[in-house]
Amino acid sequence: MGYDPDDGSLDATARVVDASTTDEERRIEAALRPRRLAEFPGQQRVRDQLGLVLEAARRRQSPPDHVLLSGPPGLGKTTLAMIIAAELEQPMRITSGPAIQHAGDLAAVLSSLAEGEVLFLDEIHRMARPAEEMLYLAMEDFRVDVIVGKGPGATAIPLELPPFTVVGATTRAGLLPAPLRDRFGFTGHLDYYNTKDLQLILTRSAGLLEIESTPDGIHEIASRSRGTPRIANRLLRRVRDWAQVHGQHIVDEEAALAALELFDVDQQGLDRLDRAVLEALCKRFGGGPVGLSTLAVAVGEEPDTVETVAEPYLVREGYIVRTPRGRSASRMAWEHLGLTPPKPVAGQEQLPIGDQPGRLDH
Ligand SMILES: Nc1ncnc2c1ncn2[C@@H]1O[C@H](COP(=O)(O)OP(=O)(O)OP(=O)(O)O)[C@@H](O)[C@H]1O
Repeated sequence: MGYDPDDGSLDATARVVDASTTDEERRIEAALRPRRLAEFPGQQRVRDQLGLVLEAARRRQSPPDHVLLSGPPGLGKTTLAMIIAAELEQPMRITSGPAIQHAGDLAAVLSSLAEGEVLFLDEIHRMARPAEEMLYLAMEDFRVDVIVGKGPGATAIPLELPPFTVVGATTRAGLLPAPLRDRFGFTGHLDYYNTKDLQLILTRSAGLLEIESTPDGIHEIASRSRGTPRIANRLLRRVRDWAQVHGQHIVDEEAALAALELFDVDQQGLDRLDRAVLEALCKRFGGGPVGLSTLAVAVGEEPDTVETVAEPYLVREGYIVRTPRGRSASRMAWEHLGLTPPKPVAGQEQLPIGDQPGRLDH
């Protein structure tokens, strides 16, 4: 799918501001990952807490508590898991919730772990229930019960495991059952980055990719990256493309402005789909509230795409307010489109302000 030249529509998978990723991009990302905690910009609190947990484990010469990392895609959960293994000087085994559909899949991984090894379980909230139960026991007692045989004659043979550390990552911490969540001695919640930290990340990435840049150019990209390093690094590569094609070989403000305009990413990091949603909401539905499926039809997208791709950022930044009666445009949404918000009618609800806590400082 991707970009459709006939109707000009842009499929979600082709958005430069989408925080999900492809195999090809994962290869590029691997080269940009910081390897040590000291090289990891941003997330100061999680970094300090994790630093302490790891240092204490090092001094005790025993594996640390299991670690759960939660937060939206592209903020550095995988990177931090790799850093944990590197700081502990231990190998890391990588698997993911969707890959573990049977308890036997997990038993095979657990029984082959070496002492002290780090087991990274990405998307841990998507693991099958029987495997989850096996994981509780393994995390707590370093033991798995291997079931031999079937039916009434089946027997559980306990298998002792060497101590190891689970690092779980999830974008949906709320979906984890409490017994599993409780097995993690340390939980770090990653939040969106501010522009200053994204500038540090971009400057480092530009150095690694041998891209010449100016502070203005880097600032422009950082401020449109939705608080997400993955998006920042991707926008940097698109601006680099623009600069190369235009023979100027430097990522400066001019290149950033031109490239981001070409890719339809505006000053607030909103792209065409985001703006289409806001325009439909304000111009066609008078600011709402309007139901998700009606809104999706108006912008020619699936409800799921509007809900998972455009809406989270628009809600987080305060452009859209979700109410039990549907989605409403905030004052910010009207102003972003250069429109005058309607005057509140006496006896009716006030227009949502849109200055919600958690807004990024860019
Ligand atoms: N603090 C940071 N400093 C430098 N680069 C970062 C930072 N956080 C993330 N990145 C970069 O962003 C990209 C995405 O990071 P990562 O894969 O760790 O995110 P994630 O949270 O695991 O995403 P997902 O939930 O999609 O798996 C990587 O290239 C990584 O190097």
